[in-house]
Amino acid sequence: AATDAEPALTDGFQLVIDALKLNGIENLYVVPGIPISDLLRMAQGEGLRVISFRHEQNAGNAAAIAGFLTKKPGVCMTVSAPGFLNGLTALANATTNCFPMILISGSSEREIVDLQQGDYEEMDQLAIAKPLCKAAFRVLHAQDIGIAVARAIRAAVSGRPGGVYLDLPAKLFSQVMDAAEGARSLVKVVDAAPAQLPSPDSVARALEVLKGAKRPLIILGKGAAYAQADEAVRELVEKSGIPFLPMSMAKGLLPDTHPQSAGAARSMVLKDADVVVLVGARLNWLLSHGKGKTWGEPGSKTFIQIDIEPREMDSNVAIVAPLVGDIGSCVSALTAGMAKGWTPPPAEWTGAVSARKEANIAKMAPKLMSNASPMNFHGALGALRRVVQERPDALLVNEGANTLDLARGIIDMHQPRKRLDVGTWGVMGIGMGFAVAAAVESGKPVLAVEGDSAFGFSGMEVETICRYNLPVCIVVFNNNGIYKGTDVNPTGGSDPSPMVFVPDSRYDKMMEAFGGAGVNVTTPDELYRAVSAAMDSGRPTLINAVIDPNAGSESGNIGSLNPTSAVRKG
Ligand SMILES: Cc1ncc(Cc2csc(CCOP(=O)(O)OP(=O)(O)O)c2C)c(N)n1
Ligand SMILES: [Mg+2]
Repeated sequence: AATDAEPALTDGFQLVIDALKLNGIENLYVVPGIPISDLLRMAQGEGLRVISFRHEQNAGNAAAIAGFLTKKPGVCMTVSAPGFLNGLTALANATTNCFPMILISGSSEREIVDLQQGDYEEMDQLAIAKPLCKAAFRVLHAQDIGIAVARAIRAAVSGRPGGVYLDLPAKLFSQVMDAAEGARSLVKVVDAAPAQLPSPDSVARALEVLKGAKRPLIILGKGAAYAQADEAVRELVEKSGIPFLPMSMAKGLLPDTHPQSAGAARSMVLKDADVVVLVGARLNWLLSHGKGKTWGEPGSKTFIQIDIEPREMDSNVAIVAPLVGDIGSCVSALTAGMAKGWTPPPAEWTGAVSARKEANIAKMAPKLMSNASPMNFHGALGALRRVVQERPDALLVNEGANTLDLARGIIDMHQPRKRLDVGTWGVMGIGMGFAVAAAVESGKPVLAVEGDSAFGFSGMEVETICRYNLPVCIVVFNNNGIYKGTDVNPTGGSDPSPMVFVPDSRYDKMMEAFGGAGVNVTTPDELYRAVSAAMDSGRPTLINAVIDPNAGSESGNIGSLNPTSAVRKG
């Protein structure tokens, strides 16, 4: 505090907190420890919500999905070296998925690290983080904290969003400076993610191509969901009359029950479409790189691509009409260009898509009514499909193999940004971090549908969920193993197959250990009632859903990615 003789002082601790608050950061997803424990206490004392996890990977995943949901960078804070390393998977996954997050880690002193003299948790963290994220910065002087936080925020959300690393050596926090000077050093970021309009020529070119289409298709990627340009996307789809196919985390942008949804006719529309409009969707492995039998006859496709990253164009196949800019600006420009002289796609095409969709839905329907006990995936997912239909506000977190691949097609989504899953990498372990942040950021109920192996990666966070009393209902699809629970040890030895877990385990007891509700269910009807009651209660709940270990398949729907031995038989 100031006295007549001495000016008021501030320090690194305070400047980090002031810089984050000045830029609208409200929540920190952390694991405390040296050198950030006091920083976190002060942050909490200044009104930031500090959510403390049991492992930094889960804190990082929480920050990443907070970024996806809010378009503000989610902030994860960790200790140095091992804590920093634990956060890296989430930082890299955020960058791969274009989620804006900032990993802030304490670090050891430069002069000791650079001479490799063995500091506490010594590691050159900045050098290690750089290849794994979109941008990485280190701050050595308190007066640079304001500009560093501003740079990290802008790097995380501008252009294609991604992960940013901010390295804060321990000595920085206790550096003192004049308070007035400190206040002047802070930077409030202006227009962190500016609109980027497409060139009129690129819009005209795209419209020309689209007007010539006989069997057009719009593919909505999670970039289209992230953009929060929901009305503009809906207008493009409905004004154009073109069928649309949502990628997993774009489901719900328009309801999966929308008449133009082609979700249930995915194979047909990818094979038969002639002009494909990619909206915030990349032609990566999830879309078979835009080539091969998934896409019908070679050369039978013409691609129009909307993406904020110009280098995404031609990544896998030629893009004849690239539209570079933010999704909202590009989609609005396209729709505006259709105002006059646009003819909806031929009824022959839209009719064929609807017919195929209805046929596939009719074929699936009886499977979803299965009341088998122990349950199979379809019967269990049929019950959860009903819950989500009745509770469109709830957020759905989903990971596993069969549990993921089958849920993606069976559980319809009805609102944008409600389905949060393994994304581009297909990474296991996002479940509980995503569930915590979804509840914290939205205040809405969360349903986490987890394979039993997938749940195991972050399961200790059930204590975190209880500690903050979050409205999270976890359903563990317990089929006793990775993919299935029937694998055997080929030697017949006493060790179980590496793919098989303790049989008939009860994950619900884990939640009870921390004061949450635990339920064991063996039929779809019991599952429906238990989930409904859990979501009405708003109480942390874990439901152990017993699934037939014989149900399902290796690796869900992507078994073909597994390499096989040509020399070893059987
Ligand atoms: C970080 C990481 N480590 C391993 C793997 C490989 C994997 C993909 S899916 C999966 C779990 C499948 O078993 P689960 O019980 O969850 O699902 P189900 O089919 O319903 O039985 C693993 C281990 C991935 N993707 N990420
Ligand atoms: Mg399993």
